[in-house]
Amino acid sequence: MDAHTKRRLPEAEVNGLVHRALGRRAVAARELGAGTFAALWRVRLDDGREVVVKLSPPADATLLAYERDIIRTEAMFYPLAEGTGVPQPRLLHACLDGPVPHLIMTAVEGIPWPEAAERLAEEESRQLRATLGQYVAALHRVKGTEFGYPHLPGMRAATWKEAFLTMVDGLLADAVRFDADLPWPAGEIARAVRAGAGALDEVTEPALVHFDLWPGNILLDLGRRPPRIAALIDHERAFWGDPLADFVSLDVYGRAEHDPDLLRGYRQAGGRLELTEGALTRLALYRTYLYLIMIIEEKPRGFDDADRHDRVVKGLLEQLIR
Ligand SMILES: Nc1ncnc2c1ncn2[C@@H]1O[C@H](COP(=O)(O)OP(=O)(O)OP(=O)(O)O)[C@@H](O)[C@H]1O
Repeated sequence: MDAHTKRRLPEAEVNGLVHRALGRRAVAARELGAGTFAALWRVRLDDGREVVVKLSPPADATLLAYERDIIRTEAMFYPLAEGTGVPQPRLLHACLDGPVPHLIMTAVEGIPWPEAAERLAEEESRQLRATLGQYVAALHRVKGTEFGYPHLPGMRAATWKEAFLTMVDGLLADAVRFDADLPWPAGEIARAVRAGAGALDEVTEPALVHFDLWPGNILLDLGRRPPRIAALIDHERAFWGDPLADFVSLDVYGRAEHDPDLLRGYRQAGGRLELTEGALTRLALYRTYLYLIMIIEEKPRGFDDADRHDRVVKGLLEQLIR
């Protein structure tokens, strides 16, 4: 699956970026196949280190509004998470301006959780879920001063309700622009979201929300027993908002807020989650938001329907806003 948003850059140019940034020559480089948005390269340096280069989409790529300059949020996330104890790649270099904005980070020795899942004993999976819960709670302790997307002044606000509604409206405008195949007209979705928006006022402090913590973005180290989480990666979709929103991305098709192991770790590390009526409404709003992204990004990325869980996502969205 090769998205239109992936920048095509010859190997020699990727190696040139690395050399200019780190002063080392590349002895081997290969593009990583995974990832559906950014182009990533794994590069071995002449001092033996391995790094990953993440390239922003080309300047003329067709993007959703919130994806513009999104590399800035990923660059911002690394230092914010640094003091939390959450494992992540080390950011070695961030070039946010110029013709090829990119990040260079350490390569993590680990495999994405879905590829590792079959090799885990049930008790190991449960312990890893609890540890993940602890890490998520640690991220949520990082607080901001405004709500919304760090990289987009137009999608930030002093209240969570205002920021979230602006984020939703941005997506719905994208849907109209790309003629996305929504299950309901955009105006009706906007009305349904506003009908539940009162619950957003319960959120008064902007927390760091990763919002892309599906298992593919969690790398596991199976080289030791018990296995451990080697890194959380792919921080670009983060925003300042309601910690509850991360429970949506943790299990896109399920209900992470009912996962006893995840919750045990989350609460042990000081995270608070109570499924009050307001919390359930907020979860439905965040699920709606995530499903909208999944439906609307299809066209600009150049995927065809069969590639993704289009119909499933539409069905889920319909259930939420019916
Ligand atoms: N620092 C790293 N070390 C090792 N592997 C990495 C690293 N960063 C990324 N990868 C690999 O590259 C893949 C894609 O990276 P990433 O998730 O950042 O890209 P993306 O295009 O933003 O993804 P998505 O499709 O989730 O938006 C990861 O699933 C992982 O396998």
